[in-house]
Amino acid sequence: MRRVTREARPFLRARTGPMGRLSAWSLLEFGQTLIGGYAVAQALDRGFLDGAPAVGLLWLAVAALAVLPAALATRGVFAGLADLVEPLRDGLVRRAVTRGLGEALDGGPADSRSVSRVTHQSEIARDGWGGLVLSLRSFVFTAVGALAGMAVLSPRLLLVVLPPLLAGIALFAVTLAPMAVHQRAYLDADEAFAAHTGTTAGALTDIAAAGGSPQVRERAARLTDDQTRAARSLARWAAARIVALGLCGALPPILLLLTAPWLLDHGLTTGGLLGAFTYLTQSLAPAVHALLTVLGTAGGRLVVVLDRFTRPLSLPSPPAAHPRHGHALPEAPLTAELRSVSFAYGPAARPVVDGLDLGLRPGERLAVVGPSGSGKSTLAALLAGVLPPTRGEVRWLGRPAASPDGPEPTALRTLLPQQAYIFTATLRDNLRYLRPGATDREITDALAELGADRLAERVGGLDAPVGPARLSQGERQLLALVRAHLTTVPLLVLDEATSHLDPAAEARAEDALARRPRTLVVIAHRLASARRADRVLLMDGAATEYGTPDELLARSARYRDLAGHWAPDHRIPQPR
Ligand SMILES: Nc1ncnc2c1ncn2[C@@H]1O[C@H](COP(=O)(O)OP(=O)(O)OP(=O)(O)O)[C@@H](O)[C@H]1O
Repeated sequence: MRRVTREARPFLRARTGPMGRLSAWSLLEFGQTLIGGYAVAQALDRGFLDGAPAVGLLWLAVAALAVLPAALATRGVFAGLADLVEPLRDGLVRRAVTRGLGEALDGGPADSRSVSRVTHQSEIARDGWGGLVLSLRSFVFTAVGALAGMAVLSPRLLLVVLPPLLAGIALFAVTLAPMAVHQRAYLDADEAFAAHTGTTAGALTDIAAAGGSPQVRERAARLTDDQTRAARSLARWAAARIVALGLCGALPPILLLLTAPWLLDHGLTTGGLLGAFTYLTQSLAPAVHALLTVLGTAGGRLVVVLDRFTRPLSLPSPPAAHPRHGHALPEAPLTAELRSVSFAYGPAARPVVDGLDLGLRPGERLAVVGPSGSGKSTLAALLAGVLPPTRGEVRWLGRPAASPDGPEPTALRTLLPQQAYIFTATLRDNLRYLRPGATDREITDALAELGADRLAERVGGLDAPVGPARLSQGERQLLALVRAHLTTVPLLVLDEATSHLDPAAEARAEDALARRPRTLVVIAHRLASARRADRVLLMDGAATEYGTPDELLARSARYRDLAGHWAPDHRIPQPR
C-alpha cells in the first residue's frame, strides 16, 4: 500500500493541469447542488406557502435549469478524464512489458502473469482509477455544495448533519488499508490455489504413481484454508463499510427529521427544512453511496493491481549472476536453507534428522554421504519440500518453502530419485517432461553435455518411441538426468540418481549438471562424488558433520573411516 502511494505521488504531481480542468468543470456540479436545495426552499417559503404559486413554480424552474450546466459539465469531465486515465494505463502496460521481457531474458520460468498484467490487470487499473476519480470528484463537489446550501439555509443544520457524515467518513477511512491488505491476501490465496490445481491437475497420474498424493492433498487443503480465512476477513471489513455507508448516507436525513422541531423553533423555515431534506436525499446520499461503492469495489481492486505492478520480482536474479563455486555475493539469498529442521517418520519414532541447520548457496555443489539408513534420502525429500519437517523450517530463495503465495515448488526445485521415471512416448516428450518449451537444439545440446547423445542416436533420435521396458536402468537414469538438466530451477537434488551409471559417466553427468547456474545436491554413493563437491554433509545421526572435503578428511575420523572403506569409484559400504 505504502509502495503504491509512493509511486502514485509523482504521477499525480505531473498531472496537476488535467486535475485543475476537471475541478473547473466540477464547479458546475457544485452550483447545481447548491441551487437545487435552495430553490426548493424558496419555492415553498416565498411561493406555495406564501400564497404565490407562480413564484413557487418559478423557483422550481430555476432548480430545473440548474441541471443544464451540470449536464454540460459531465461532458467536460469525461473529456478531461481521458488525460488522467490513459497515461496510467500506458505507463502500466509499458512497465509490464519491460518487466516481462526482463524476466524472459533473465531465463525465468515462462509466466502467464506478464500477459495478464499487460491485458487484464492494466484494464482493471484503468477502469478502477477512472471510476475513483469520477466518484471522488463528484462526492467532494456535491458534499461541499450541499453543506454550503444548508449553511445558507441555517448554520444549525450543519450541527445535525456534519457529525454523522464525518463519523462515517472516518470509519470508512479506517477500513481502507485493512481492506486493501485483505483483498490482496484473498487474491494471492486465490491465485496460489489456481496455480496449484493448474499444475497438479495435468499430472495426477504421475503424482499418484510417485506416491505424492498426500503432499498434494495437504497443500491443496492448506491453500483452501488460506482462501477461506482471507474471504472471512474481507467479509468482516465489508460489514464495517456498510455501517460507514449508513452513518454517512442514511443517518443525516433521519437526524434531520428527529431534530426538525428544534430547528424550526430556532429560525429554520418550513421551506428550509424541505430544502435541507432535498440536499441530503437527492444530492449527498447518492454521492456518498456512489463513492463508497466505487471505493469498496474498483478502489480495492485498483490498489491490489497497482501493488502487483509495483511489487518486486518474486524470483531473484538467476544464479548465473553468482559465482558457481566458492563464496556467493553477500546479498544473494540462499537457494535453500534448513533452519533447525527435525524429522521423524512417526510421533514415537526416533528422529531421522534432528535440529539440522544447513544453508545452500547459489551455484554450490553439496555431496551428502553417510551409511545406509542414516537419513540421506529423508534429507533430500525435506530439501525438496516433498516431506514437511516435523519441526523447524525449510526455505527456498529466502522464503518459506510452504509459502502459498510463493512460486510453485516445481519452478524452484527438481528432485531426481534413484528410480528414473521414463514413460512410453517419444524421446523428445520424455526429455521435455519438466520443461515443455525446450527446443530441439537445447535438447540436443543437453544430450551431448551429459554424454547421452550416443544413446539418443541408438534409440533412433528425438522422434523415436522409448519406454521403460526398452531401456536399462542406467540408460533410464541418464535420460532422467538430461531431463533435469533442461530445467531452469535453481535447486537440483539427485538422490542416488546416478547409481546405475559407470563412474566415468557419473562424473561427466555431475560435472555437466554443476556447470549450469544452479545449486546441486548429490546424495552420493561413491567417494568421487564427495571429492568433486564444494562441501560435504556427513549424515550419521547425532554425529552429523559438515565441511569441505579436505576439512572433513582432516578433522573427521568418521569421514576418514568412511573414505577409507571407499576406493574413489567404489560404492558406499552398506554396513547393515
Ligand atoms: N516411509 C518410511 N517410514 C518409516 N521409516 C522410514 C521410511 N523411510 C525411511 N525410513 C527410515 O528412516 C531412516 C532413514 O532412511 P533414509 O532412506 O532417509 O536413509 P538413507 O541414508 O537414504 O538410506 P540408503 O542409503 O539406504 O538409501 C531409516 O532408518 C529408514 O528405515
